[in-house]
Amino acid sequence: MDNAIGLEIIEVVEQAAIASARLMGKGEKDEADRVAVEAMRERMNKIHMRGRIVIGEGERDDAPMLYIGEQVGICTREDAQDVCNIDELIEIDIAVDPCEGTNLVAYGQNGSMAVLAISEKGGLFAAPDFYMNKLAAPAAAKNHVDIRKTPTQNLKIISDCLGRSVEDLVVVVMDRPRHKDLINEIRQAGARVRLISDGDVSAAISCAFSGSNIHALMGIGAAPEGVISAAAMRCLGGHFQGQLIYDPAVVKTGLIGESKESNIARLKEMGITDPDKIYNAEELASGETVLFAACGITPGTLMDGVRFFGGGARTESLVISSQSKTARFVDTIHMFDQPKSLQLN
Ligand SMILES: O=C(COP(=O)(O)O)[C@@H](O)[C@H](O)[C@H](O)[C@H](O)COP(=O)(O)O
Ligand SMILES: [Mn+2]
Ligand SMILES: [Mn+2]
Repeated sequence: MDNAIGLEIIEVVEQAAIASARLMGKGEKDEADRVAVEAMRERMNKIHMRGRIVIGEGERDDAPMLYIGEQVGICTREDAQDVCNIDELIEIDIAVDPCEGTNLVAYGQNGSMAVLAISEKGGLFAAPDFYMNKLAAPAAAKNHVDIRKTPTQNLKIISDCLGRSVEDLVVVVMDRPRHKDLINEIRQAGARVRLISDGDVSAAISCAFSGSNIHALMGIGAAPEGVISAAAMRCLGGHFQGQLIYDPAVVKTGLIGESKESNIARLKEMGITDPDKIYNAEELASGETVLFAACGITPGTLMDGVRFFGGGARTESLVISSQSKTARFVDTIHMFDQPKSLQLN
């Protein structure tokens, strides 16, 4: 994969975050999503790359989307051979969530971000727009915890691996009726629960960073977000497992079709013959090279949100590369016109 992409994708997520942040607190969920999608598409189409969207969230709730199969980048144009070099012409797959946490943006709440992951063709699991049961944990607990074990067992393992008591663990769970028993069990085990209304990508990745005060993510969120989280965790060495949820009776949201049987048939059509397979991070993001980028829209655990000032804005992004083995926090000042002054920090 062309090295320069790593730098360009910072701007892709920054532009999406800035566009969406302008709608922060306006109560306009779809618009906050739409502008992020448009900004992301516009900036991606200025990059010398031959990209294909393999995860373009939006199908689930008719939100605006970068659609699956959409070609992005200068090197997808007809004149690509004339304007792109050999490296740039190599096909790459892209998973995007231009506004992860649209409700959070619309209602001015913490934890939203613009996010994407890139790998070579075939390097990212093209997850259907189903749900996914997820388990994320710090690197120290990688392959010791297991989604097949009970939450109580996994909490004990994390506590042993981190050398802290279960009472000192914080588990993020999405605040949904489907998690009633899970939340009760975590509390019974002695750990503390941080309920979030949206935004489980940020929560999953936070597990890889000590100091985030998040030690696990448990429960059911969306599958596309699971792949994006896995891409970051694969690079960071953190633990991530996911299992597709295809039974509408489990989530009861009406968003994944009429019946379990029709969903199994849909998965089969997509080439997923074992619908109960448990995927780890390396399977969900299996490419030799994986890149991940996120930019905070509203303030979050990992990054601050977009802060506008007279004539500009300041953003915080995280770019992770499996190739260079780096997790880079990027603090950027954007000058829209001539700002009166630029704040040092
Ligand atoms: O909170 C989320 C919403 O994402 P977005 O639509 O891009 O703003 C995600 O982090 C969740 O993983 C997921 O989408 C959610 O759990 C599924 O929605 P729900 O049916 O409300 O649980
Ligand atoms: Mn999302
Ligand atoms: Mn989204």
